Amino acid sequence: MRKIYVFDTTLRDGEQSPGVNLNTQEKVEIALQLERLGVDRIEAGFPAASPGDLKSVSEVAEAVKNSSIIGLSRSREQDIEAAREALKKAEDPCLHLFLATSPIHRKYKLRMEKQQVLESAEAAIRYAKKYFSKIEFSPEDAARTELDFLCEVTEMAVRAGATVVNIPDTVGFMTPDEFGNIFKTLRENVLGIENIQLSAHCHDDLGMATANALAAIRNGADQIEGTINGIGERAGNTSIEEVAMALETRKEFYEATTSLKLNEIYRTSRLVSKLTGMAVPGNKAIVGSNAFAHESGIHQDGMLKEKTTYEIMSPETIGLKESKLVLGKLSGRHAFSEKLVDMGYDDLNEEQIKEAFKKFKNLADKKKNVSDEDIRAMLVEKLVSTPEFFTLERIDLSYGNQSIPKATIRIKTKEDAIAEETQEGNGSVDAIYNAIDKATQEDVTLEDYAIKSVTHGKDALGEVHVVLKQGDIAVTGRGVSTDILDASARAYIDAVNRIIDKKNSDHVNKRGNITLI
Ligand SMILES: CC(=O)SCCNC(=O)CCNC(=O)[C@H](O)C(C)(C)COP(=O)(O)OP(=O)(O)OC[C@H]1O[C@@H](n2cnc3c(N)ncnc32)[C@H](O)[C@@H]1OP(=O)(O)O
Ligand SMILES: CC(C)C(=O)C(=O)O
Ligand SMILES: [Mg+2]
Repeated sequence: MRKIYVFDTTLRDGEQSPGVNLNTQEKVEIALQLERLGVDRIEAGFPAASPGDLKSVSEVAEAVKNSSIIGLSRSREQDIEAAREALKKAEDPCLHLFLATSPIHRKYKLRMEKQQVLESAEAAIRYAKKYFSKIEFSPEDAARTELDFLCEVTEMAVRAGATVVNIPDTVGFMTPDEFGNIFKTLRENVLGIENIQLSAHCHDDLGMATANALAAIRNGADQIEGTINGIGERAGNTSIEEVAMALETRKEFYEATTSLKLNEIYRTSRLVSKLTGMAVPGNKAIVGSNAFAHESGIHQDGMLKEKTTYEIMSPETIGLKESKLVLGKLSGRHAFSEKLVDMGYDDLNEEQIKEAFKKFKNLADKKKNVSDEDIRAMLVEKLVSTPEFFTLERIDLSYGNQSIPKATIRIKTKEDAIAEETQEGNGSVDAIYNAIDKATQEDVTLEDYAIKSVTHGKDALGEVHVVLKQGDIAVTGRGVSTDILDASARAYIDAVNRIIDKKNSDHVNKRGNITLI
C-alpha cells in the first residue's frame, strides 16, 4: 500500500473561513488532537499575518512533537523571517512558501510577468533554504496555470531546493479528470520530480474537493492537504476525513492508505466544530450526525438483518459508538419492535406491539423524530391505563385574550354513546374541564394539576398530571400529547375513568400484565 501523507491546514486555511477566529490556546488544543489523530503535517498558521498568529504557531510548534509543524509565508524575506521565528521550537519544522502562477493572478494581483514569478519564487526558496531543510512550494492557482508553465515552475522549485511541491486548485475550478491530468503531466515531464513529493490542495467551490484530491492520488500525488470538517476559505477545503475514509473503504481501488488513527476522526471533528463555532451539517459525509443514521423502514429492516445492506463503513471505525436507527414516520414495525426490546419492553405480546405501533405512527405523523422518552411516555399512557369508560373524541377551543375561553368536548362512552358539551371557563384548561364534567356527569373536584415537557424541542411531548377527588376517592390521571391542552383533557378523562374503576371494585385489577417504568 502506498502511503499518502496528510497535511492538515485546519489552523491556517480552515481559519480563513469567514467568522472563524481561533486564539492561541484553541489552536494548541486542536493541534494536539490533530497529532493524536496522526496527521503527518500540521500547518499552524501564517506567522507574518499578525503577532498573534506568530505566537500561536510558536506555541503549537512547542507543544506538538509527533507531527511536522508548518508556517505559511509569501515569497518575501520578511514573511520567511517571521516563520523562522515562529518555528524555532518545532521538532520537525517546514516552511510553506507560495506565489501565484496563473495568468489572472500574474496580471491583476501580482502584476508580474512569467519570468518575474519564476525569479521571485526561486529567490524565496533559495533564501529560505539557508534556514529550513524542509520547504513546500505552492504555485497558487496552479490549476488555472498554463500546464507548460506549471511544469517549468515545478522544475525550478525542485532545482532550488523545495522538498514538496503543492498543486493548489485555489478557486475550486477543477474537475477530477483535469486535476488528475495535471499530476500525470508533472510526473511525466518534470526533471527531478522523483526527488520531491507532490501534494494536492483542493477547494470545494463546485463540491469536488474530495473527488479532485482522490484523482490526484490516483495520478501520483504523495500528499493531500485539507481540513477537518472541510472548513476553509469560501466553500472550504478537502475534508481530510472524507479522503481518509475513501482510501480505507476503497483500499483495493486506490491501493493507498494514510497513517491516520481513524477512530480519532469523530472526536477531532467535534472539537474543531466546537472551537471554530462551525456546525457540522447533519448530512455531512463521515462526520455528520446522520452519516450513520437510518430512518426509513426498509433500510432499518435491512440494517437489523445485516448492517452491510446499508452501511459501507462501520461507525466504530471513526470512533462513534454505533449506528442509529431513528424512529420517524417512515419507520417500520421491525425497527419499532427492536427498539421496544432495547428499551426493556421485551414482554409485550403481539396485540400490544400492534397497538403501540399504531400509536407510534400517529405520534410520528406529528413529530419529526420520536425519541426513547416519547415511546416510554406513550407506552406508559397506553399500556397502564384503566378501562376506558370515557374516551376523548374531539376538542374544539375558542380562545382570545379579550374573550372568555370556550371549549366543546366530544366524548365516547364504553357503550359507544356520544356526549358533546360546550362550556366556558377562566382559562382554556378550565373550560375543557367544565365541558368534561358536564359530558361525563361525574361530580369530581380538581385537587392538583401539573404539566411538564417529557422530551425536548418545539414538538416535545407534554405530560399532564391531575389529582381528582370524588368523596373519599382520590386518584391521579395522566395524559401525554404534543399539545398541552389535549394532554390536559386526556389526563382529566384518565382520572375520571380511574374514579369509576375504583368505584366498581370488580375492575380494580385490570391494568394488564406489563412491567413498565
Ligand atoms: C490562497 C491563500 O489562501 S493565500 C493565504 C491567504 N491568507 C491571508 O491572506 C491571511 C493573512 N494575510 C494577512 O494578514 C495580510 O494579507 C498580510 C499581512 C499577509 C499582508 O498584508 P498587507 O501588507 O496589508 O497586504 P495586502 O494583504 O493588502 O496585499 C497583499 C500583498 O501581498 C502580495 N502578495 C500576494 N501573494 C504574495 C506572495 N505569495 N508572495 C509575495 N507577495 C504576495 C500582493 O500582491 C499584495 O502586494 P502589494 O501590496 O504590493 O500590492
Ligand atoms: C496557500 C495556498 C496553498 C492556498 O491555500 C491555496 O492556493 O488555496
Ligand atoms: Mg487554500
